[in-house]
Amino acid sequence: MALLDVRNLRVYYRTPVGYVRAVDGVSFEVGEGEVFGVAGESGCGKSTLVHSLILRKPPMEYKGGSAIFKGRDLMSLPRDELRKIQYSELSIIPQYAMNALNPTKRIKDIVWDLAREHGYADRREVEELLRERLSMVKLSPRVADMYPVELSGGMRQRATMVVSTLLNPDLLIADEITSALDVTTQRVVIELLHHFMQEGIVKSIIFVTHDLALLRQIADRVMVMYAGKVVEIGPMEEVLENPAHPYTQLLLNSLPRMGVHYKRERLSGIPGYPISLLNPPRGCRFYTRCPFAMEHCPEVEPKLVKVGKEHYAACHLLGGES
Ligand SMILES: Nc1ncnc2c1ncn2[C@@H]1O[C@H](COP(=O)(O)OP(=O)(O)OP(=O)(O)O)[C@@H](O)[C@H]1O
Repeated sequence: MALLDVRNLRVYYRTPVGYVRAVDGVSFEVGEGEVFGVAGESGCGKSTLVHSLILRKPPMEYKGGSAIFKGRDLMSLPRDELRKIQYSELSIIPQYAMNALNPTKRIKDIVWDLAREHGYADRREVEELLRERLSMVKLSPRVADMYPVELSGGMRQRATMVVSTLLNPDLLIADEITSALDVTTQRVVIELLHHFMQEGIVKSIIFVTHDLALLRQIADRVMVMYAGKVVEIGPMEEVLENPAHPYTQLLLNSLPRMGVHYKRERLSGIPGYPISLLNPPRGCRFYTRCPFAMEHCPEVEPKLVKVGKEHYAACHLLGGES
């Protein structure tokens, strides 16, 4: 059984001019021991998707579907139940991890507040665990006594990773945690996440990024989103080697390659802009930018069809059974 089973999830934002359909009928599963990648351009709904699993607050509104995590639907759990499982079963390293820690508290106080809220009673034991984990991420145990502002950006990032994983959550969500980092630090972060899995600190990871090249280094499977919908999902290597959806193909073509001189050979980006999620078309949401768009694309929604082993894509060009 999957650790997380999301079915037809719809999460919108209420605005004065209507609903922004940020996540609009998204389905996927995350298995135990799996690193599941969520990829797509800025604004496609990645952050909304993962944040809706943890905490929904206005203007974000749950509109339908389910997210079954360890047998419970996260969409119908009361807020205090959600709080209880946060950090201990389901945890997120937020997008701006460097600034996520309360600046007025020492790391050990932040951690103690959190542990106490989850029923831990022995402060010494918790602090010992904290120091152990700090060493694991190559930070001095003295960091426990410091305030977040005393740490460099990279150190704060690792401290946040320690805080998010201290209570051994089954599922860890990493939301664009590498985008503000240089390449070397990105690699360190990826290695740490691997290490957390190897050590059994976390069972599974959802890794959200716009960077497919980076995702290749960590993910087992990938889900590509466009304008609030899933356009392609499958094993990481298979999707990279045989991208089936025109959007995935263009996304891959827009990645810079080693050995190419871009003064001479132009980098092929994706033409046009994503559609407004306030009033999306009935059919395919990519049709305005798709080089292969056909007459019925704006009207008829393409279903996900099987294009390979555990590999699915949603495009009318692919035909087949849904
Ligand atoms: N508070 C909000 N109110 C209204 N619309 C919002 C709000 N937050 C996000 N959106 C819209 O929801 C859509 C999805 O945004 P989201 O942040 O989930 O995308 P993303 O893929 O994570 O992008 P990024 O990588 O830039 O964070 C976008 O159109 C965005 O403008």
